[in-house]
Amino acid sequence: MGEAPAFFADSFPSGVDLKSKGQETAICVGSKIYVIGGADQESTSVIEVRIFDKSSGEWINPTVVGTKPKLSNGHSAVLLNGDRILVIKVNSKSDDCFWFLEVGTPFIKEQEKTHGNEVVAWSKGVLGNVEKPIVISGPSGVGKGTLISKLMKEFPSMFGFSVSHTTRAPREKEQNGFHYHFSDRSVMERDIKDGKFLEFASVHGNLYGTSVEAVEVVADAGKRCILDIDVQGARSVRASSLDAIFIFISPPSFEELEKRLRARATETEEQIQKRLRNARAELDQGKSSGLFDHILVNDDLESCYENLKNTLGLTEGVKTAHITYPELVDLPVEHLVSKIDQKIFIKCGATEYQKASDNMYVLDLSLLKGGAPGRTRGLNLYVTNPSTDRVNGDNQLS
Ligand SMILES: Nc1ncnc2c1ncn2[C@@H]1O[C@H](COP(=O)(O)OP(=O)(O)OP(=O)(O)O)[C@@H](O)[C@H]1O
Ligand SMILES: Nc1nc2c(ncn2[C@@H]2O[C@H](COP(=O)(O)O)[C@@H](O)[C@H]2O)c(=O)[nH]1
Repeated sequence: MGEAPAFFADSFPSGVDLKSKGQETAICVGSKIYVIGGADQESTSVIEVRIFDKSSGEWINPTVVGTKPKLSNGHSAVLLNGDRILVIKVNSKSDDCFWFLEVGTPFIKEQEKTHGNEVVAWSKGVLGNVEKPIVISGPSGVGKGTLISKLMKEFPSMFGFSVSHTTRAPREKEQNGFHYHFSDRSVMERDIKDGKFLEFASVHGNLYGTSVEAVEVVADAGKRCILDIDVQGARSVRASSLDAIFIFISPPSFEELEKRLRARATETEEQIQKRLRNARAELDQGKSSGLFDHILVNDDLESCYENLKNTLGLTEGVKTAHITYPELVDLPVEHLVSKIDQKIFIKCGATEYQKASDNMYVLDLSLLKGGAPGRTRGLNLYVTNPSTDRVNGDNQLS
């Protein structure tokens, strides 16, 4: 569906037949045609992707990374920047309506090197100007967890914690799924190989990692994600598509760090020694690598917490700054999609339901952030009526 760039009849190679009524769309990117929605098995319940290579005249089954969107009654597809395709599902909830199929982003190029095969990656679009995720690092015992707990307690609807996986044993009061996902090393290693992790590292002799899902769950809840990870993990996240803010927490002195670690009484003497050895390296890297946007000294807890809030722009009275979006994007199968600059105009057509109004959805992509292997954030959606509303000068549909 949609007037936006499927390919033209005269460039449509023989043998590429699409299912009608928006069930399948085709988008031409260079010498490749991405057919979205079709599947070999008729019984499939997710949107599949296949690629027709115009130069060889052959079909390619790409490696598909990320959660695939569930099939709907139809969809439109629009090419953005030549490297990702926006897929708009008809009659869907707004948290399931907009999907991005990445076909040539840096993430895809990196994945293709690993897989040695054509790769495409799905990334779900999340409405709202959710602020950048926050990565908090610092040596063991410095007080990262304490500061994060205070933040989550004061701003429960604003922040969500990325629950990491670890192979270390749970401490007495730790709950599986809340503090960590406690995992077998073999399972975690397999999942890392399968691309399920945004980052991972060997820390103090155990494996720790942030799964893509851990971050997605928070984004889906419309919350700002907080990651408590070590410096190696922070470096990996910096290199990923997760556009985050990086904060390093430093102790007032090494002696105070040791005192806190011992007072916490959660580690054996041997483990404490290991954590303290690693702390020296982490402190060097944290302070000098330029990796971190902010370095906060956790001397007095309350002062450090105030500094953290200031760093995050949390002044008095900022508790919930949520814009609400329509729960359902009731897009009929017959609709028209156009792209002008960074805006996508979705005209609903003249179905029985739409006759009374001439409403149009406008999806503003100018603040787009993130992408595969996580969510694509920063989508703004609003409804307008071109016959009664003035639609911002240049962006008027002709
Ligand atoms: N500013 C502070 N002054 C004194 N004690 C503190 C301060 N901040 C945190 N603590 C205490 O220090 C101990 C370690 O804090 P916490 O567990 O939050 O550290 P962490 O950085 O999350 O450690 P890890 O990386 O091992 O998870 C806790 O007992 C906590 O109560
Ligand atoms: N690279 C990652 N580091 C992580 C992750 N989750 C936690 N951590 C770091 O591990 C140490 C030790 O934590 P502890 O709970 O055993 O005391 C600490 O520095 C955490 O920041 C992760 O997913 N990735």
